[in-house]
This record gives sequence, C-alpha cells and structure tokens, in this order.
Amino acid sequence: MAYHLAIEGADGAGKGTVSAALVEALRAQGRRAALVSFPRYAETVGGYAIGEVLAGRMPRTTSPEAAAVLYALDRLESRDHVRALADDHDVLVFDRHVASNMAYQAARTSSIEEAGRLMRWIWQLETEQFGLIPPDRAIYLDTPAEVARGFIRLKQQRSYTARTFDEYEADDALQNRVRDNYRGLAAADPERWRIVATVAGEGPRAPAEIAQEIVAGLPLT
Ligand SMILES: Nc1ncnc2c1ncn2[C@@H]1O[C@H](COP(=O)(O)OP(=O)(O)OP(=O)(O)O)[C@@H](O)[C@H]1O
Ligand SMILES: Cc1cn([C@H]2C[C@H](O)[C@@H](COP(=O)(O)O)O2)c(=O)[nH]c1=O
Repeated sequence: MAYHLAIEGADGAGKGTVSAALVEALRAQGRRAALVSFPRYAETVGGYAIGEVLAGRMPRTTSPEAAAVLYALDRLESRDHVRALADDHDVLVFDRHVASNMAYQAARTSSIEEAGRLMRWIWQLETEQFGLIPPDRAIYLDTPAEVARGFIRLKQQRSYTARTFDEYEADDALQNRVRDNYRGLAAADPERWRIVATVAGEGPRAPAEIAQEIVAGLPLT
C-alpha cells in the first residue's frame, strides 16, 4: 500500500507548489510518487458543485455541513482513482485531504463546541462511513497571512472563477480561524502531523528546500 502524505494549509500557503516539488524530490530518490489535488473540480460532481460555491454562484448560502458533504463526496467519487494510483505507486502526495474539510468548515461555525463537533463528524463521515483512507502523515504549511495573500495574487486563473480571490480566500477572518484550526489539529495528533515553515528570515524558502525537509522526516525505508 502506498504511503499517503497530505499537504495542508490556508489558501495561498504554497501547497500546490510544495506538492509538485515533493513529487519531484521523491522521484529523484527512485520512488514512484503521484500527486492528487482536492477538490477535483473538473472530475467529480462534488468538485464541480464546490467550484460553484467558491465562485459565489450558489443561489443560497451553503452551510458548513452541506459544504463538508460536497468536499467529502468529491473524495468518495475519487476513491477508485486513488486506489488505482495507490496500487502503482510508493507514495501518494495529496494537495489537501480530510483535514482541509475539518479546518475550513469548523472555521465557519459560531462556537468552539460546534467547531469540535463538526470536526469529529467530518472525520467519521470520511474515514468510517465513506471508508476513505486517512493520510499517514499530514504537513501543515505555516505561511504568514500577508505572504499567503501575495501568493494567491500570483495564481493562474482557476477553472471555476475569473476572480483573484474566491469566496473563502476573500475572507481574512476565516483564513485566520483556519490557521488556528490547523494548529489545533496538529497539536492533537503529533504522531500524524508535522508543521513546516515556508518563510525564513526575509522571504519565502525555495520549494525544493521545503520538500527536502518534508521528505527527510518521512518514515520511508
Ligand atoms: N515557496 C515559494 N516560493 C516562491 N513562490 C511561491 C512559493 N510557494 C508558492 N509560490 C507562488 O505562489 C503561487 C500560489 O501558490 P500555490 O498555488 O502553491 O498555493 P496553494 O496553497 O496551493 O493555494 P490554494 O490553496 O489557494 O490553491 C504559486 O503559483 C507561486 O507563484
Ligand atoms: C479539499 C477541501 C478544500 N476546502 C477549501 C479550501 C479552499 O479554500 C477551497 C478550495 O481549495 P483550493 O486548494 O484553493 O483549490 O476549498 C475545504 O473546505 N474542504 C476540503 O475538503
């Protein structure tokens, strides 16, 4: 069974960039590595619906529970795709996984109690009811808010919107609560989680250097 490695973080943290560098670094070691990015906007019904939510085209507000089900559905619909890759590879790198659902949707609730309840519910929905494999290792990319905001501006146009900032990216307070939630998840499960800084001194670290740090910490033989 392939090792499942998830790269997590707020919007614009550099997850896509670091995930690509990770696949390259693992392949340079002679390992068979593949990348899966969630949401899969163009491949699943859940992913397409999420694009509509993020573009602000839904006719009504999407509750945290409804959004959580759509993101989970996207991963459920991707199960065969992930299984096929896992059969043929040593390491699967996920650009976002179940923790994104927990950190973001909990950030949209109105109390700490509700947030905790929703996180537990999402974990059970995805891993127990849907039977999805949770990542063996989750990396929280710790990128300061102002740097992440600059990174979002550098992104190419997305398939689901022409806007520079989608609905979640435009909400700075949400992004800060998401950061807090990720730190909480990492603190609660130190076996699974590692926190990796993407900025050192004056500016961003090179993606290849960040990838090397992550690979060096993996329990791969
Ligand atoms: N370490 C880095 N050094 C220099 N530039 C970076 C770095 N990380 C990201 N960038 C720049 O920021 C842009 C956005 O980064 P990326 O797409 O990896 O973020 P992301 O976390 O995947 O975003 P989102 O979650 O919003 O999709 C990249 O296209 C790249 O130009
Ligand atoms: C997979 C996943 C994502 N989200 C949130 C996080 C982002 O704001 C958007 C889209 O992700 P992208 O990396 O910018 O393409 O959706 C979420 O809330 N739950 C999830 O499971």
